[in-house]
Amino acid sequence: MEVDHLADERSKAQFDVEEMKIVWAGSRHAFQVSDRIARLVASDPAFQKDHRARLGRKELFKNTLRKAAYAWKRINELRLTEEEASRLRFFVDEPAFTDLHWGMFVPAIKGQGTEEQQQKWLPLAHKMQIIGCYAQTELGHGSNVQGLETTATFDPQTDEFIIHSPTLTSSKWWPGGLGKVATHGVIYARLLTNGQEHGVHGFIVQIRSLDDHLPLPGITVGDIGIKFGSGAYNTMDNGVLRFDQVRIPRNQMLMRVSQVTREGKVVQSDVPRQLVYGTMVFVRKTIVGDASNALSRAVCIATRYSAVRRQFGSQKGGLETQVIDYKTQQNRLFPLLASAYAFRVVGEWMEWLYTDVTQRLKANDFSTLPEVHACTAGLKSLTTSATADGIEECRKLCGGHGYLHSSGLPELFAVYVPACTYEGDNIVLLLQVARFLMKTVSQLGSGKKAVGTTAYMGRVEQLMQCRCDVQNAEDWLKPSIVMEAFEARATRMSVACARNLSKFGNQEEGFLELSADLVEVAVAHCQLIVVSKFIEKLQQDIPGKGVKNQLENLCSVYALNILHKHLGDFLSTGCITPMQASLANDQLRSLYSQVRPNAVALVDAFNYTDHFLSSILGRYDGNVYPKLYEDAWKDPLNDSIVPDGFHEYVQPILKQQLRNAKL
Ligand SMILES: CCCCCCCCCCCCCCCCCC(=O)SCCNC(=O)CCNC(=O)[C@H](O)C(C)(C)COP(=O)(O)OP(=O)(O)OC[C@H]1O[C@@H](n2cnc3c(N)ncnc32)[C@H](O)[C@@H]1OP(=O)(O)O
Ligand SMILES: Cc1cc2nc3c(=O)[nH]c(=O)nc-3n(C[C@H](O)[C@H](O)[C@H](O)COP(=O)(O)OP(=O)(O)OC[C@H]3O[C@@H](n4cnc5c(N)ncnc54)[C@H](O)[C@@H]3O)c2cc1C
Repeated sequence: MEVDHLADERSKAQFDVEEMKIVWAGSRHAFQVSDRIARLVASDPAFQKDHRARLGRKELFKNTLRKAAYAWKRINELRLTEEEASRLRFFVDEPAFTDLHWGMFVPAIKGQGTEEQQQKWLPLAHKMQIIGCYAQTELGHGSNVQGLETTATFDPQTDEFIIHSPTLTSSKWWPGGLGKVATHGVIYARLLTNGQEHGVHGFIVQIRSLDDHLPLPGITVGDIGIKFGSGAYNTMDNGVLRFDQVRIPRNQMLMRVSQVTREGKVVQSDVPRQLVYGTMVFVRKTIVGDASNALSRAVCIATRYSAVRRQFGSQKGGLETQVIDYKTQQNRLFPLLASAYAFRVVGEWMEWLYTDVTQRLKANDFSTLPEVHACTAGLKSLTTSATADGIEECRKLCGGHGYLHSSGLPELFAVYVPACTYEGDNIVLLLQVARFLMKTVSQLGSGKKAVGTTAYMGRVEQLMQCRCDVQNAEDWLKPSIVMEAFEARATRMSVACARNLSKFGNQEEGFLELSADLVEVAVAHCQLIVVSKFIEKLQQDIPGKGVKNQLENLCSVYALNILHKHLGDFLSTGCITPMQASLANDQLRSLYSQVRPNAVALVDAFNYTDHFLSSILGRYDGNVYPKLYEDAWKDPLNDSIVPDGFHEYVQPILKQQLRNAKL
């Protein structure tokens, strides 16, 4: 019979775990779909993944192709809905060309193609009769999209565009799926017609033959090589691509934003030019939701293991202390647990925000686009940085065993960490947020209303002067007090930066000089968004015994931990006093004690299967030591007692030493 080594921990929970699972999933329906698909994947040996790190690149990649093909077969056989298919790909848990096909190629056509173009290309893509990638970044430019060098020159004689890579640095470099699989790509290039330049646009370009998969004439394409970490993201074929005067029909330029006529005239439609960047907004909001997946996974492993692991403190031969009971362990682990929940909530809100902006765009209302861009860019940056750091912290929280591949943490880190770079370098994105904030501050006096997530700045006068009302530690549990402190901090930092900026004759020069401060302003604003969305969520009716109470605790842990980590901001702007800061710390400690008995149940609520977690330390049953011991013997090095190479390389040294000793 299987023993649950964490049963005692689970029995301590003060809330209804099944109801929390529904909160985590977003709805009862979402929970049921996720649960069913997770089990389906976990029970199918074709989706086994624990041998990945032992495969060479070629074998690893072929294995990914096999899994992706098998997943596609199951999706069709079982007639899975779009939602179910996307959950299946998620639980298969292996980066693949399909991520870019479904996650960027299809959305780029949907967002930037005309109705006619969508009707032509989307059915082919949906049936995977073509496989697409998103080829924007080049060897020389990634962040600076306007600096891309690939050209698309209109030839009025043949009614075609000529796609060309004029320099080495114009080679497309990084696009996932491009290296070995994609047949098509949305390629970003500078549009040139009648000798004039019209900025960067997207073009659908066929890369490989649909018959023999060979590159089409004029195209050089391949994989860019091994990336960070063994296994990990190397299942993805990030690619390099060069064009030598490749011709495509005029109607393959994505023409929702601008059209090129038969005569080569560029006509702007009434949608803003920024929509060319629309796919990035879509993916950034998806990445925010995904941060909570990755962080919760690491936290689940670290929490369960911290409850299993014991060190020191044995009294009279009794059990040693569970490491989760050390306050230092709690102080590092519980804010990450709280962040996982916070990012879940903000990810959910982001889905709403994206649906809202999509509907508005359809109705030609572009008013919220700048704010949505700032939110997606800022929260992508905040959540991915915190998650990447959080996964590494979880590895350390698991001590030495966390460094073993079988802990699940090294691979998770290696796969996750590029999220801080792809879809926009996190610093570059925070600077976009800062620009938006500086613009908002500069317009405050002009009567233009601050809206959405910047609405608080409308109360600038009050927020510049308010004094924090905290008199005892429990006051820090009041949402209004926390909100005011965060709003005052973000406002005061924004206003101070705007004042400093105004001292520069040249705004751009000032922006460059003050960019480190501006990044901090953007972080303060984004942290406020997360805190405020968590607090808003708690104003809803949340059913289930004790569920709301747990979420309230986590929300307070999230906010007070940020306050502690960024105390310099809060104190230097005079938002709180040193005494109030110390009371916040007292409250945080007391919250840790309240989270402690619920910790294992709070990670059980993520409902992860052992297959998905892929971690001996995070096993549901906590049976860590026998499984670690068993796993060690499976390593290929242990296939033979004396390793290959010993007789060749080590024995001669030993023999030499022996001879020397005898001499
Ligand atoms: C993919 C799979 C998903 C599946 C789901 C699973 C989830 C997990 C994901 C796992 C797999 C992920 C695979 C990896 C995918 C990575 C793909 C990539 O990296 S692809 C490559 C990603 N590459 C990058 O991310 C590159 C990053 N760089 C950039 O985005 C831009 O070059 C820039 C924004 C930094 C500057 O732009 P620039 O034009 O030079 O500069 P200005 O500052 O002058 O801005 C002008 C005006 O435009 C405005 N505006 C700007 N952006 C937007 C927007 N998006 N919208 C609206 N507006 C926007 C801006 O506010 C301003 O407005 P205003 O003030 O005039 O009113
Ligand atoms: C795993 C992975 C997958 C990817 N997939 C794709 C894909 O499918 N399609 C695609 O088109 N691209 C893809 N990319 C490319 C990715 O989008 C870019 O790498 C990313 O946008 C960063 O751009 P960069 O490489 O030019 O960084 P750089 O801009 O060169 O960054 C280097 C450093 O310069 C700093 N910096 C740059 N500009 C500024 C500034 N204005 N102010 C201050 N600091 C600055 C950055 O903060 C960073 O520290 C992928 C990248 C990775 C790692």
